[in-house]
Amino acid sequence: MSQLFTDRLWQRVEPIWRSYLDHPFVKRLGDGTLEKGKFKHWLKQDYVYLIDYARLFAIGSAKAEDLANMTTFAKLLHGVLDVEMDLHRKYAAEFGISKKELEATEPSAITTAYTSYMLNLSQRGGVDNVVASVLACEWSYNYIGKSLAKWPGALDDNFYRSWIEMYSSNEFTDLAEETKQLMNQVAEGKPERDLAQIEEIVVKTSQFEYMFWDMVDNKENWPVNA
Ligand SMILES: Cc1ncc(CN)c(N)n1
Repeated sequence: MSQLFTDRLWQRVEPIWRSYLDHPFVKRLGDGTLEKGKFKHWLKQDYVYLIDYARLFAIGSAKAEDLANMTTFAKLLHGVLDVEMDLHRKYAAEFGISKKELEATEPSAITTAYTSYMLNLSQRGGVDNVVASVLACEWSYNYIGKSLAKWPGALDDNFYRSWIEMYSSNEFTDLAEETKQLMNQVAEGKPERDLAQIEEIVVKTSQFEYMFWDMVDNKENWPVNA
């Protein structure tokens, strides 16, 4: 059996993704010692990140060449807006942060750079660019969730237990798997030059993921107050 394109991608991104598990923010989320202020920063930045991330699936649906893929993009869009963002709204309610306040968050420099990169590629390219842009996001959070769920004690008395449970859940795993399947389908029969371009997008978005962890850990917004 020939190698799946996502297996090739995995070999390239695995060292980057492994570094997420060593990141202080992720480690503290796993052992429950993460400072709440840092988590609140993640919650707010991630909420506005996800609003733009959801737009990518709408672009994918509009660019899809057949009804089956149009439906898959629509399902993934629903997954972001109604499954994943529900987690954020629930945690926000515990902190007394309203939905309005979440939505009004000013995106930080890294959030802006990351979403702008994906939106630019997705708007000017075809469906392959859209899937390449969204893949690391969906797949790497599922990888982190499933890794943390195996840590001893991570699901015991941990304030971040719902986070780990959601990102390791069967429901979220299905969304990540559907994104991977879409990637393999879109890559089928493509020349090496196109595959290399897709791979670069997945590597760059994986790097952005690391920068996002750093940004929330340092509670960064923009470098100079204005
Ligand atoms: C920055 C980021 N990357 C990925 C995910 C998972 N969809 C997320 N919520 N936020």
